[in-house]
Amino acid sequence: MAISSLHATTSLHSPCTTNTSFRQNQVIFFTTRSNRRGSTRHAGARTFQVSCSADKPVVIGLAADSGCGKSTFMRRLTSVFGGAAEPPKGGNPDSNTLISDTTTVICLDDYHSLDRTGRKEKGVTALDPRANNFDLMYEQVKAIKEGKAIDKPIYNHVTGLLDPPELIQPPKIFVIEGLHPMFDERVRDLLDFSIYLDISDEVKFAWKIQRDMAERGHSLESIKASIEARKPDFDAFIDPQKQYADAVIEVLPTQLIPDDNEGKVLRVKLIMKEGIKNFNPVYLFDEGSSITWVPCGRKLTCSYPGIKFAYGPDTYFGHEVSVLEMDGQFDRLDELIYVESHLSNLSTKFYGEVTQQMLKHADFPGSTNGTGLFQTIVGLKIRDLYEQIIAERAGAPTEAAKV
Ligand SMILES: Nc1ncnc2c1ncn2[C@@H]1O[C@H](COP(=O)(O)OP(=O)(O)OP(=O)(O)O)[C@@H](O)[C@H]1O
Ligand SMILES: O=C(CO)[C@H](O)[C@H](O)COP(=O)(O)O
Repeated sequence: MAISSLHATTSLHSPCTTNTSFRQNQVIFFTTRSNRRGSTRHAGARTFQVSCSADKPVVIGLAADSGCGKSTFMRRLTSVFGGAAEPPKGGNPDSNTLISDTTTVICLDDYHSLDRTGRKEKGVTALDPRANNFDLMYEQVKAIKEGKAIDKPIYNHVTGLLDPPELIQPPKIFVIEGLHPMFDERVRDLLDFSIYLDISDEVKFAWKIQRDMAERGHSLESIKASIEARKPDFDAFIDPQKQYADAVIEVLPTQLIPDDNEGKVLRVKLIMKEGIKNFNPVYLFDEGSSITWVPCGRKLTCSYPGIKFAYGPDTYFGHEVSVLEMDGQFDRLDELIYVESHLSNLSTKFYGEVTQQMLKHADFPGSTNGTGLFQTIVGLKIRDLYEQIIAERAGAPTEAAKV
């Protein structure tokens, strides 16, 4: 692998406030420019920077298989912080990065070390660790966490090639989303909070058909074949990451309709680890009790098959967890306030904030069921976690921490 270009840049990118001192950051990176087809194109980035200790990014990991709702979740998360998320201005139009005032979301597909042809030639899928550069991923996430800018590669999903890198500045909240945020122990240890979207095979299949047939013109056979081809690697490399997640959103077929095979009504579980710093699990009615609740009646309109909530303690991969579950779907989103008023530890800033967020994005997939509700709740918990970390660094307790 020949290094054909070695260059250095000097930058003054710092998230420091005026009362913190910083020294000039120096970034030196190198790229390889070997044949783009089927070969590794970028070798890595070396960052030699010194930055201030204040306002370093909080790093969040979001893992899921492709087509399992990561983008939708990210849109909900960035909306909680306010402002729209957009690709880097004036950059590669096929960039996978989304930047808003507070958050920068990068897609870990950008750390594919083999492009589409390369994977085909070697007979590996994108889920296989051999198709990904974990050393570079670790180096760059670490650099961002230390407040340093990085030159991150871009995997172009349109061409299937690795494009020239893009400059990423350290944001307040840095989200790494994709197939492997918790796979490599070094990367995992850098995460301040991690989420896994666990979509059952039946539901994944229904969503894939809906998107890839309706929107991308794929045939039913090709969708089935692609899911089957990915399954062994998914089971080996992606699924095991859920044991490390601080919160898991598990999406299953409904239990309210016997033998349902339509996959439209969903049973969704929010599995929240106990004992995670700056994260207090949400609860229904009474913390630590086991409860089932059918809210349908005078205050919540429910058509067939109705709605059922459940809450209680459990264990998950040997960890103590609290599990909140919702089966069924809402008829009227404005009535969600009734459900919200029975949930506690939501980390909202005002009464009704969950309902407001859900109404704001009523057109997003999953808005009438537990996927949208729990994604919104996790978004609020991440905002709270961020605020607590920042307050801790500044040495002052937050309102939430005081209560
Ligand atoms: N909560 C949901 N309810 C119903 N359908 C959903 C839900 N979330 C996602 N989908 C379906 O899955 C598709 C993919 O969602 P999204 O783009 O958010 O996933 P992704 O993980 O970012 O996908 P990719 O990695 O392929 O870009 C949507 O277009 C929609 O059809
Ligand atoms: O699992 C995936 C994550 O998004 C993709 O399939 C992988 O990134 C390869 O992308 P493409 O199919 O565009 O070559």
